Amino acid sequence: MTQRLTVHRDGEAIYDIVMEPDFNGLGPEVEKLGLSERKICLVTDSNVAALYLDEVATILSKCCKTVLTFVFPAGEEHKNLDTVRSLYEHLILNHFDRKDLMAALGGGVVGDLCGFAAATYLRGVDFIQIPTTLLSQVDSSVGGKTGVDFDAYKNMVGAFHMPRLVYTNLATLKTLDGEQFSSGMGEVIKHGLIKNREYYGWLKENRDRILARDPSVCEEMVLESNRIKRDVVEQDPTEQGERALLNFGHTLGHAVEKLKDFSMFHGHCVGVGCVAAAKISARRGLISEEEVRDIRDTMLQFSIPVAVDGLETGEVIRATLNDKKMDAGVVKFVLLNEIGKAYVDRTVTEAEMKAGLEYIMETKE
Ligand SMILES: NC(=O)c1ccc[n+]([C@@H]2O[C@H](COP(=O)([O-])OP(=O)(O)OC[C@H]3O[C@@H](n4cnc5c(N)ncnc54)[C@H](O)[C@@H]3O)[C@@H](O)[C@H]2O)c1
Ligand SMILES: O=C(O)C(=O)C[C@@H](O)[C@H](O)[C@H](O)COP(=O)(O)O
Ligand SMILES: [Zn+2]
Repeated sequence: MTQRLTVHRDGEAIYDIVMEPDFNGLGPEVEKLGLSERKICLVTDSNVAALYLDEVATILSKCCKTVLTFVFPAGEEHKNLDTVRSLYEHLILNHFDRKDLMAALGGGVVGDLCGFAAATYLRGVDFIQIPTTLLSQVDSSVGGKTGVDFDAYKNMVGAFHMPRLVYTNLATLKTLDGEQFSSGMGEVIKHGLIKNREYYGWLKENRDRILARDPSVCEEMVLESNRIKRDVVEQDPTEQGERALLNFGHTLGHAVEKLKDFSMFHGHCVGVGCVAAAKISARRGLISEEEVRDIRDTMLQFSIPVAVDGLETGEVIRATLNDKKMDAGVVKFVLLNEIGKAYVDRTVTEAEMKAGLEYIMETKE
């Protein structure tokens, strides 16, 4: 069954998130937007190209004037300005103009990179998101945060640029390996923890069917996560306040991701970051130690690592203090008032960060 959510800005509908069981509805959605007369550049990575590029290019060639493709090597290490530069060159060589359309076919790396190129090429061209990982379907394709890493600084260069459409083919989840699926679950659990306690409970109750990738349960999960993210980004599209809640688990998580040279998947770093932030929340008496253990166990139930080895607390704190999470000299942290309610806190001390980090560095699976 088709599921559809609309994202608004200042009360005006700006794009739809469409969830389908295949790619067949993509052509009609592009036509409906009046984008089909354009040249389209399909951007993807080497893994996704082998799986889905031909099918998607064939579908789009039936409704778009010309379909160009740009394939870059898969992996976070290619989410950088070198790849963006190659993409700009490709667009220029192919006389891509301001009325043309870009499409990100792939996970969050493709979405962030293609979105950033679309935001900046010729001062901005339209783009659509066709997310194929769980992480990109539940989180990164929605909300228009685009960008790339710079000299090992995570997402250091970027822009807010809203897609014209998010088209999610839920069947692509079938080809994801287990680790990538569990990485996506890190962001899904984050959504429950920051905004919806019932959803968090539902995830625990439906664990077996989620892990079996039961199509109807996955559809319900992607839909609910999209609702949560949609509601946040509608309220605060450019992260002036509320949107920062989506950064729960990211303050320490991004530092771990960077110090591990991006060898740990983003959603797994978010998972350990959520456990550390929960521990800090418990030290302040906001949630109970039992709830921290429950969050940790839930991560484990979904094969998300809850312990990090090979790092020292001091270097993670230093990396955090050097990150863009700093705001006027203070670190912007997200804590839990309770499960399902998060808030931004600017008073987290180095001692508290150390305690949170010790919990994820000492406890073993
Ligand atoms: N913009 C945002 O709001 C936002 C939100 C969350 C994360 N992110 C970013 O997203 C990135 C992580 O995204 P990701 O986890 O999707 O990683 P990814 O894009 O690297 O994809 C993970 C791997 O899965 C492969 N893959 C993609 N789809 C597949 C499929 N259907 N079947 C088999 N393999 C497939 C990819 O080739 C890659 O090797 C990070 O860079 C993170 O910073 C951005
Ligand atoms: O959409 C957002 O806003 C988020 O923070 C979602 C995060 O899951 C995502 O990883 C985002 O890219 C982090 O943004 P950053 O500004 O902290 O780099
Ligand atoms: Zn994230």
